Amino acid sequence: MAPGAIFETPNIAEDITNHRDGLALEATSDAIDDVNVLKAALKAKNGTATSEEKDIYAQSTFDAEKDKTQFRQYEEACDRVKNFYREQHEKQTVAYNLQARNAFHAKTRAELTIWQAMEKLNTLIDESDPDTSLSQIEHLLQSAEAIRRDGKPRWMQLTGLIHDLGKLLFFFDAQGQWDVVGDTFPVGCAFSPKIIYPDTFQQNPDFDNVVYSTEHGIYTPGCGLDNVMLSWGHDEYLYHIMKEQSTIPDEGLAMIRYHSFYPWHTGNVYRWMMNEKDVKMLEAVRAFNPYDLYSKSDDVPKVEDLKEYYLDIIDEFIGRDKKIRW
Ligand SMILES: O[C@H]1[C@H](O)[C@@H](O)[C@H](O)[C@@H](O)[C@H]1O
Ligand SMILES: [Fe+2]
Ligand SMILES: [Fe+2]
Repeated sequence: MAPGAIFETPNIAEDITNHRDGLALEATSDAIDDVNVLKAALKAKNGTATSEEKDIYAQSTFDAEKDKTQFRQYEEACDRVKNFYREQHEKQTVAYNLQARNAFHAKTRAELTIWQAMEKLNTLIDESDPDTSLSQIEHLLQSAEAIRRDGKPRWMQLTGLIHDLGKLLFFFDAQGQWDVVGDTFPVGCAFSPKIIYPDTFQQNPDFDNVVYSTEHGIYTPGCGLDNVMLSWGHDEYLYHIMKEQSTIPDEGLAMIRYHSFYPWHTGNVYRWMMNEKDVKMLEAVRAFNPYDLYSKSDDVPKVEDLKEYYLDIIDEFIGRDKKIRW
C-alpha cells in the first residue's frame, strides 16, 4: 500500500475506498513500516526553500508587538459569523468533500492573471471573519507588506499577497461561503473540540458515522497531511492551483494550504496525522500566521503605489501576464 498523495488524484472516490481498506482497517505494523519508509524518503526533501531563507522561522518583531486579545474572539462574534460556522459545520461532510474535489479536477473555471484575480476578489465580504472590515485586496496587501517589512524572502511576500485568492471559488462553483472561507478541519475522522463552535458538528451527518466518528477515522497515524482531506475551501483550492502553476517552494505552498487550519497550527490537535515533512511545514505555517492575522489592524495600503513592486515578485514565481487556470 503506497502512501501516495491520494487526494491529489482525480480518482478520489476509488482512492478513498482503497485507503480505507488498505490503511485504516488494516493493522498498525504496516502503518509503522509506512511511516519509516516515508521518514527515509523525506530526509532527502523536507521542503524547497533554500537554506539562506530559513530566517522565515525567526520570531518577528511584528508578532511580538501585537495585542493578540483583540483577534479571533468568537464567543463575542456577531450572528453573521456564528451562522456562517453553524452552516459550514453541518455541511462539510466526506461525501461533499469527495464531490468538490472531483468537480475541481474536472474543468477550468476561468483564466485570469494574479492581478486580475485580486481585483475580481475584491467584491467579496468574508462572512466568517470577525476581525476585518477591509476589502480582500487590502487584506492581501497588508499581509504581504508586513512580511516585507520584516525582511522575509520574496516568495513569502508573494505567499502573503496571494494566500486568500482561493476565495475566488465563491464566484465559480461554490454553494455559498461555507465551502470557501473560514477555518478548516479534517473530514473523515472525529471533529476536535478545539475547532471553534464544536457543538455545531452534532448536526453534521458524519458526526455519528461508525468510521468517521472515531479518532483516526479513515486515516492511519503518521499518514501525512498530504493524505488527509481538509474541509474544502479557499486554502485547498489555491494550493492545488499554485502547486501546478507556480514555482513557490513547499514552505509557501504549506502556508497556503494550512493557513486556516487553526486547530492544527494553533490548537495543537491532529498531530497524530503528521509525518516528518509536516513537522517542517508546521513551522513554516506558524511563521506565516501572524502576518495573516495581526496585519488586519495595520494602516490601509495604497494599492496603486504597491502594484509595480508586487508585479515584479509575481513575475519571478508565476508570471505577471500569465493567465492562471482557475
Ligand atoms: O475568517 C477567516 C478567513 O476566512 C480567512 O481567510 C481564513 O484563512 C481564516 O482561517 C478564517 O478564520
Ligand atoms: Fe484565508
Ligand atoms: Fe488571510
